[in-house]
Amino acid sequence: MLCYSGPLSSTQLPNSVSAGSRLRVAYQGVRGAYSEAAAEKAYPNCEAVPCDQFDAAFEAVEKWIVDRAVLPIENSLGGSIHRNYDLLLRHSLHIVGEVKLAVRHCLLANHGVRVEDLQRVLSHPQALAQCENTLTKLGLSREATDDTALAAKYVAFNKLKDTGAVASSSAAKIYGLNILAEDVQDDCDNVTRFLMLAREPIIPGVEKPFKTSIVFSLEEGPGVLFKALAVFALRQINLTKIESRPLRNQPLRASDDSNNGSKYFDYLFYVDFEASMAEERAQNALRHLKEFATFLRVLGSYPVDTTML
Ligand SMILES: O=C(O)C(=O)Cc1ccccc1
Repeated sequence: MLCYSGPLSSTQLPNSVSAGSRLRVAYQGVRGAYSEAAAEKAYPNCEAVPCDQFDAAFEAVEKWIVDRAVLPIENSLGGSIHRNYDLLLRHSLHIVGEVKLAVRHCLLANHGVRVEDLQRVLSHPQALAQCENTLTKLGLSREATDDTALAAKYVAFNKLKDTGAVASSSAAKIYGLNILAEDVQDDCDNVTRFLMLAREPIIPGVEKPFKTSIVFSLEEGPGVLFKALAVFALRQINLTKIESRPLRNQPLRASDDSNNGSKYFDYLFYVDFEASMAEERAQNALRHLKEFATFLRVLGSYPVDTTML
């Protein structure tokens, strides 16, 4: 059995893994991070493997160190986690599922520390943004950490008296912190959607609701995005998400009309739609889209998370 003294980093990944009966699932963060809870919800009884960065979680799957990765992709308050959209494209893993997690932030501090003693608070930027109103009311300055549980760990290990952390109640338990306040997020409907990633795709079915995630790019021109979205509308396929990201390697392209002289940004469009790739209407929609898309990749076709939060 391999033992890790800390989270995996992309430069220190071991090359082999011993066989174990439990599924090994990489997540970004340290113990007590929401991503760990998401990994355990996605794969009950798994061995959740902490990674220091998102890249390391992708690489851990690619190098067979773990079996799956579970990564946050969007949040009901903060929106998309753009870094993970970019990584989905740069790596060749497949989306094999999604899991939604209700996120309930707590304000944590060392025992004996009162709210009035706090000057600043540490947490993941998304968590800080989700607690904006509460933290402003308390007059606390904010500092970002790689994940919420790392903030809790740092406050505990350094026995800080003037610094709190925004993290989960399980992080409080793990690092021996006191919960000063519960549910400090500005909106009680705080849900994060995580993707389950694997080296191989799953075979799409029709026996339960499926969703498909794709990424594509288009020629520049009037109405092209309208035309792209019409391939779904024409077949009564509902879209649940659309996200655009600039194409990094060739961000600017001159207009074909040289008199005009304008330059355009090229974009990638990430779309989630409510259909399985086993359905003919989904296959037809993508065949239609391919006729004019300059690039198209299916990231995965997977069961919708319909569990109650
Ligand atoms: O920092 C964590 O604990 C994470 O897993 C990322 C995150 C941050 C804020 C809300 C949901 C997930």
